[in-house]
Parts: sequence; structure tokens; C-alpha cells
Amino acid sequence: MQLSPSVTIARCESGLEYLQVNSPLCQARIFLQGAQLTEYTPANQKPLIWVSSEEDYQEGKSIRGGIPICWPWFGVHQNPEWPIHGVARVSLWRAEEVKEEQDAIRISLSLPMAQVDKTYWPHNTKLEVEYVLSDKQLEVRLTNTNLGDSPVQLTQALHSYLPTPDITQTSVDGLQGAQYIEFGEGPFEQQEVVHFGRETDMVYSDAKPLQRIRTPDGTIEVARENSRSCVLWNPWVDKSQRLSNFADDEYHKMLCLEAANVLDDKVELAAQQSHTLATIIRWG
Ligand SMILES: O=P(O)(O)OC[C@H]1O[C@H](O)[C@H](O)[C@@H](O)[C@@H]1O
Repeated sequence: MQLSPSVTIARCESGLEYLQVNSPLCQARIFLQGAQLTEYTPANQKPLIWVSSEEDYQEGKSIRGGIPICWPWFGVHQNPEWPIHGVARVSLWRAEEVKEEQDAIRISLSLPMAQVDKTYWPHNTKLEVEYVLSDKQLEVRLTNTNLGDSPVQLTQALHSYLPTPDITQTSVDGLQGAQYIEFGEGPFEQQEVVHFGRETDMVYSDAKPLQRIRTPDGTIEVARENSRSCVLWNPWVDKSQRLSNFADDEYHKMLCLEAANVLDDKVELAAQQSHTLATIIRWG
């Protein structure tokens, strides 16, 4: 079904629905499950988003790649039985609006709260995401609004999977000076540009709002708004073997740099207040 001149809605083999953008500005794909973007390629440039070759797009299962939306908690909940990274990434979102402007396509989706089990999220809030897709950059804006009368707290992340032709020749600049915890230890201070040679799972607090990832294919810039924390992840050899929908050697070809609100940077919403977490990703 055609939604606008450049945006159609279609279904993949396993049955999941997605919005497909085929525009002179870019190519992109956003699944309704999780409101998860799995493709963004600006015109005449290389893809900026990575998805596993083993992904089979099953209902109720998180897609390995793209930008999973982790909400209303990031990582393992204090009740370890609850799903890691919350429930938004496996819930069915609703497409709200597609707007084509001269230099960008705006797509917004919302998560109907009826989709969310009240055990996990008993609060009266609204959750929306807007994708702004141009020929230069991808912008993702995740807005929480507290519709209730009492304050609400949450943690969250835009868990961006980014491509590299070779992780051993990839580095991340712009985290120097930030504190991080890793595998439950720390805080440590990031002294240098980050290189990859082992499992990496760093949760940074108070990181600068822009990082540059240098890969043999070029520099990827990842900026954040209303986010002091971010997560840098590569599963390396052993964890790759344990991950769902992930080939054993795929850690060579990806990394995640995730715009987050975690640790001391959790979102605290007073009654009727809104907060927008954003990440902006582009070739530098
Ligand atoms: O396998 P998932 O539930 O998608 O989680 C994938 C990864 O997400 C984040 O980056 C966490 O920091 C990692 O510890 C976790 O392994």
C-alpha cells in the first residue's frame, strides 16, 4: 500500500509489516514491531545501519540489528526474570504519520499502551518515535510524555547497530574523559580513543554529545540530544556464539553505539512533562 510518493507498507516473508522508503533522498525500512528501523542508506552513500545476515524477523522476537528501542528499562531489570531491554522492542507500534518534505521524510509511530503489560509499566504515559530521514543524516527522536499526576522514572536507549568492514581497524573517538562501568566494574575513566580487541560492553556516563567512529569505509558520526550516557558494545568471539540471530563471525562487521538515558542519567518525568531522547547518525 502506498502511503506517500516514497513510502509504502509491505510484509516480509515471516509476516511482519514494515514501512519501506524508496526516495531520491535515501532508502530506509522501519518495522512496526518495535518501531525498529533496520535500513538507512543516504543517496549515493554506503548503508549506515547493520542487520545480521541470520535475522529471520519473527513475531515477538527482537530483531538483531537496526535500532532496537530499549524501553522502559535498559539492560537487565532488577527483577532478572523480566525481559532484557524492556518491552517496546517486541511490541507492535502504530504508524501515525508520514510526511514528505523537500529535503526530508518524517515518519512517526507510537506505542499503544494497551500493547504493554501493566505488570511492566503501570503508568499513564505516551511513547512516540519520529524518524527524520534525509540524504545527509538519520535522526531518531524518542519522546516520553507523562500524562499522569505522579512522577515517573525510566531508563532507555536507541541501540544503534552500525557497520564496519573490519572491527579490528575501527576506533571510536570522543569518549575520552568520560567515566564508564563495564561488566559491573568501575567507574573507570576513558583515557584514549577506543579500539576493539576483546568483548566490549561499556556504559558511559557524562559522555560528550558527539562521537566519531573511524572505519575503513569512512567516518560515522553519532550525535545525541538529552542524553549524557551512552553504551559501546561489541560481543567479540565467545558472546557471538551465544547471541540469538547472530553468526559466529559477525562481530567483525558491526558495533553498537547507543544513545541512552541510564544510571544517573535516567529519565525523571514530573506530571505532564515530556522528554525527547535523540540520536543523529551520518557519514562524516
Ligand atoms: O542480546 P540483546 O538482548 O539484544 O542485548 C545485546 C546487548 O545490548 C547492550 O549493548 C548491552 O550492553 C549488552 O550487554 C547486550 O549483550
